[in-house]
Amino acid sequence: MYKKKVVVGMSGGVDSSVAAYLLKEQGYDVIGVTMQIWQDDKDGKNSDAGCCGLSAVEDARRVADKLDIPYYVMNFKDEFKNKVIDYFIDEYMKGRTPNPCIVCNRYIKWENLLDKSLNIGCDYIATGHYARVSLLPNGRYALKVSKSALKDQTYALYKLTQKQLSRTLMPVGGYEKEQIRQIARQINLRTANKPDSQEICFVSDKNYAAFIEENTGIKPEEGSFVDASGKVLGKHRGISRYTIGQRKGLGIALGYPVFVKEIRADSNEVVLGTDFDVYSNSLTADSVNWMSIEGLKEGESLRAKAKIRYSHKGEYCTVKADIDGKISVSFDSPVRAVTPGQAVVFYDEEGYVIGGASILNSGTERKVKAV
Ligand SMILES: Nc1ncnc2c1ncn2[C@@H]1O[C@H](COP(=O)(O)OP(=O)(O)OP(=O)(O)O)[C@@H](O)[C@H]1O
Repeated sequence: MYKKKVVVGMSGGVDSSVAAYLLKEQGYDVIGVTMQIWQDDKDGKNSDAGCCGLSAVEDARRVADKLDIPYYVMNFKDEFKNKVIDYFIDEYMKGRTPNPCIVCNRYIKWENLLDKSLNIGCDYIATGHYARVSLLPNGRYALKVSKSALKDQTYALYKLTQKQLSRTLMPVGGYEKEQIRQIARQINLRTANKPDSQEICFVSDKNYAAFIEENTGIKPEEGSFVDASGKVLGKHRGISRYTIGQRKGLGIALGYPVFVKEIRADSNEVVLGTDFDVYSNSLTADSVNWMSIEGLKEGESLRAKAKIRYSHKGEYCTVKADIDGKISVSFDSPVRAVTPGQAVVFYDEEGYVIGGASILNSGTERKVKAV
């Protein structure tokens, strides 16, 4: 009998290890692949960095051996550099805060790995992401939030296309994280107790300004901290060191707490304000990817719950289609730190991803802050 073939992206962590195991149990012909996407090995100092360093490959290989599945390491470093690193640096230089995982998911994990997998005769690719793939009655594929209340990764996957989703399996999305660890322990996988991967896999110390300097040779340029009226409050150390809503590490004392309200790349200014000032009622976004619906016509609107960052609990809103493929979002209650460059992702009442977009700006008018 023909067994459907699936390539499982193995990062050397517990989730993808168990994903491979579950699919094998379900009767798939499973092939494990680790993508080498970034290794800062110019001087060898970081050869174990990120999700695809030497120990990650070793862990994935040993798990594949144990599960008795073929295993390969594939080199996607050029693709990753061109699509993810360049975008990451470019966004920071524009005063925006990028989300490289979203871009990596869409273009590296799916576009490159899926295409390669289909070319070698596979039917699907699978990952250890906490999300569920569903085919809806309207004929569209959509992601649904994971079963685990503790971990849901749909936010970082909103950019996947219909074709990509139709070829995707995410077997751990139907489990709690602890259940996945238990399965790993039961079958004695060496990855059972490995901690979750860090936020951005290619920058180990969260020092994005240093990363940009190392990779471009461009030093962060000092500029002015200003208030909303343009009054200079002090000196900042380069816009790539800041993000909206940030309080820590500003290096300025005004006698009251101040937060980053806006980053102006053109004038190299960082606008500071009070906590109240970083709340907004609305935002505009572009580069929309619709998932559970085909789309909105200009002027049409819909109700949704929106997440404006990975860790946001979500806020109800009305989404309206504007001209030029942009959308505007009005929140029922003000949200904190709308951040250009991050994604806004919309969910329906059942937890299906309606779609998402890249945030351009927060709105200016503000209602009274929610308490
Ligand atoms: N370098 C890689 N090669 C192949 N697949 C990868 C790689 N990095 C991530 N993935 C896939 O993407 C999924 C989500 O990656 P993420 O970095 O969020 O890891 P995670 O949630 O800690 O999962 P894991 O426990 O499997 O590392 C992984 O489960 C894996 O299937």
